[in-house]
Amino acid sequence: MADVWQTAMDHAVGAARRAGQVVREALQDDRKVMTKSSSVDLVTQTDQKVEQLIIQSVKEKFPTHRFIGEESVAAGESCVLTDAPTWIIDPIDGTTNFVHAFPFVAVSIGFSVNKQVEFGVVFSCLEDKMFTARRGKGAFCNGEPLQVSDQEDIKQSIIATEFGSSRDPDAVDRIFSSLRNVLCIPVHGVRGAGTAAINMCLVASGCVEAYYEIGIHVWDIAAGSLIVSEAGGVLMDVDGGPLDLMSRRIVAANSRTIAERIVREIDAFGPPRDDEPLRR
Ligand SMILES: O=P(O)(O)O[C@H]1[C@H](O)[C@@H](O)[C@H](O)[C@@H](O)[C@@H]1O
Ligand SMILES: [Mg+2]
Ligand SMILES: [Mg+2]
Repeated sequence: MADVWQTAMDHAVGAARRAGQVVREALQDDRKVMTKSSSVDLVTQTDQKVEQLIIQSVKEKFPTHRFIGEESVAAGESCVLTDAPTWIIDPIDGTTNFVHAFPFVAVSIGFSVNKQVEFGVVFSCLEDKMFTARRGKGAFCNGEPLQVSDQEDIKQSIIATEFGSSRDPDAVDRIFSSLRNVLCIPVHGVRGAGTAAINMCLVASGCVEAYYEIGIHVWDIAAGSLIVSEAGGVLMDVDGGPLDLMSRRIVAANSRTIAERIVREIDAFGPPRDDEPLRR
């Protein structure tokens, strides 16, 4: 049976690769840095340019489709996930890395229909790694199949997480409390690439056993969530419930055992949801 979304996925891969070229070229220039929700929540003209390039290219081929783009939402667009075919775009995941030329920067494009992610594309621009997944058809890196780690013992595991962009003392206290709890399980190590999307691709690649974070947005995780699940991984909320793409909370792991063990250590809190009307 023909895959109705394959053409869209092929377009997403091409758009991500072209966007990655823009990112790499921009690394050679001075990057004008602006801020959003806090003095450490960075954005550049390249983030905005790349998002518009992707959106315009999609609109030409799929004029009825909808968009949730990180920088469009920052500029006032709504952030509501409907049943309509929707492109969920993070033009640069790892903007802080991009500003500092720290070499983990991704373009993340998720695509949902009926609120279910149908494909995910994460292009790690500086590694030249194209991670892709189509629902029910596996996950790949540059065309090679991906499989999560088979490690079932968390004490033999590496866990990825990020400190995020909030510097609210209460939120930071809870982030560090969770980090301490996880580290002292004990685990072999804690790592962070500086980008949710690449952290999730590391889970899908079997390089780390799990990634968790509170404070991310739907555009950070939509593509990566399918790449993890199609690589055999498990997704859930930090309270052990089902993953809610708009909740700003995620655990992505190689197995339910590891995911649930991490949930036990997380000092969970709930930032304002992505689709909360008064979120701006
Ligand atoms: O780089 P962006 O797209 O802003 O996303 C990152 C976010 O800014 C950080 O706060 C999170 O910790 C990362 O996981 C996101 O990738
Ligand atoms: Mg991001
Ligand atoms: Mg971004």
